[in-house]
Amino acid sequence: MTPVLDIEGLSKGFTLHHLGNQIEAFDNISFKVAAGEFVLLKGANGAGKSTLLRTLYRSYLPRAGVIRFHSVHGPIDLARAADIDIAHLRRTEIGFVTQFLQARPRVSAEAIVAEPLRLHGVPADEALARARAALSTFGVKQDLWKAYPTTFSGGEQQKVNLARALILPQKLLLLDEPTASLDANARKALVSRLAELKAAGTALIGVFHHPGDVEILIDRVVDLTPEITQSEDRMDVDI
Ligand SMILES: Nc1ncnc2c1ncn2[C@@H]1O[C@H](COP(=O)(O)OP(=O)(O)OP(=O)(O)O)[C@@H](O)[C@H]1O
Repeated sequence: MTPVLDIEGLSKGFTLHHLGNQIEAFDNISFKVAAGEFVLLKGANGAGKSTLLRTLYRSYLPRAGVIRFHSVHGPIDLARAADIDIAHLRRTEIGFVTQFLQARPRVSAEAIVAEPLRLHGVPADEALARARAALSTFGVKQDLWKAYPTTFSGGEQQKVNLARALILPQKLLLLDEPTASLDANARKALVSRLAELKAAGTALIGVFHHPGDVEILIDRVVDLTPEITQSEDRMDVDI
């Protein structure tokens, strides 16, 4: 199996300055993810699932541990890499889907979705055609393609968000509750796009409010609940 991510002894805490103490988000987490693997993160509220995803994306720096990412340029420790390298990896190899679209004023839905393709060198016409196809797949009405998502409903914004985030295959894709606020058809479209990406070799790590949505994709479950943190074969776990 081609390795994508090796996480060793990863810990993260937050300092609450006004209380003068530390909150432990997660402690001493270790697991590996290979190309084409889907890892489900689970754990009680506050177990650290979102914080772990943000730490892997380097929105947060860990307190300790190694996040070895096998980039096309060679292995790199995301916990220690320079910001400029992280910015490059985010454009080219590591994707992050959250529940929230960063809609920009006066940028149309189709332009937002086409942008990653344009940055990747895809010609404007082709990028636009692929963006429209992706919007259609996720069920965004054609009337809205040229509109500005700042005024869209929560579910419509999330569909634009997903169309954009999943339009280019990445080596590593982090997913933080991407099905929140989606209707049944869009959830189905999401699962089928994730299956395509997995088959193409993307490594996926995700938190899902309803793991049953993605059950057919899950290879392993990592449980962040304190005391019983473990990685198990999916056949043995109750998700
Ligand atoms: N920016 C922050 N500053 C201080 N504490 C934080 C911060 N972000 C998260 N925490 C704390 O870290 C712990 C883990 O939070 P996190 O959001 O990662 O949990 P989660 O497993 O995703 O929870 P949920 O299932 O409720 O979404 C919580 O106790 C939370 O209060």
